[in-house]
Amino acid sequence: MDNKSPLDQPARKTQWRQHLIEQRLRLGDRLARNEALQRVMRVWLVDRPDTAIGAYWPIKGEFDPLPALFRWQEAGREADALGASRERKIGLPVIDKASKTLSFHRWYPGCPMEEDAYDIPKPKGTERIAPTLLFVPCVGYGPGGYRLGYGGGFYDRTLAQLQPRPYTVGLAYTLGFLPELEPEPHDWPLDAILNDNGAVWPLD
Ligand SMILES: Nc1nc2c(c(=O)[nH]1)N(C=O)[C@@H](CNc1ccc(C(=O)N[C@@H](CCC(=O)O)C(=O)O)cc1)CN2
Ligand SMILES: Nc1ncnc2c1ncn2[C@@H]1O[C@H](COP(=O)(O)OP(=O)(O)OP(=O)(O)O)[C@@H](O)[C@H]1O
Repeated sequence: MDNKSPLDQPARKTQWRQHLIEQRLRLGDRLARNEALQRVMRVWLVDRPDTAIGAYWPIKGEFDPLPALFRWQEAGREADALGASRERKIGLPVIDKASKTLSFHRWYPGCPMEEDAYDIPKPKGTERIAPTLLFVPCVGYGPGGYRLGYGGGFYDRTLAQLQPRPYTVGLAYTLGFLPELEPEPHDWPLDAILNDNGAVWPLD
């Protein structure tokens, strides 16, 4: 038998997850990479028309998208003073246990929080919002805009149901690139992927 006996895709995903989360937690130059990705996000957002954006509260060494989003929200307030755009809202995921999908609820700095079933802080008692753009945390990402998450399938299930479908943007560190990641039938490709080097999907 071939001693490189191929693991099936779900088994490889489990190995990649474990390896990438460990590497991410040990990331030596996190501060510099964080700053680079915050900048990439802010520049990328300038051309977007959205007024409601969904993001996430970082866990397990994930990149923190909230400082850049808070600045995006404040920049909207300045435009408002000049009589321009509408209020900008940021939402964080709340798990619906029965359907195993996510809804997005309003968050602002200092917002009252409580822990969800995975001990991730979620907004407590704030309004539900309908994001037109979702920043999606990636453990890894592959060719074609495919994403590796923690294996709960929450984003895939949520995106299969949301009408209209929001624009999805993966956020990852460069180290998360998996050239051999192959989509499974339930996987949705992301519309864009940003990492600490810039916008890396779609290819131009
Ligand atoms: N920051 C953040 N918030 C998020 C997500 C995310 O990926 N990142 N989610 C995106 O979906 C949802 C939560 N999904 C999660 C799914 C699994 C695990 C987790 O820790 N799983 C176990 C393994 C469970 C198993 O294999 O059965 C683990 O990794 O130890 C955590 C969050 C909503 N909030
Ligand atoms: N649209 C869907 N309907 C029903 N089940 C789904 C759907 N999408 C995904 N799943 C289930 O979720 C499981 C986990 O999927 P996958 O390994 O792609 O998770 P992930 O995208 O890495 O995790 P997460 O989104 O939680 O970060 C799959 O085995 C699949 O059975």
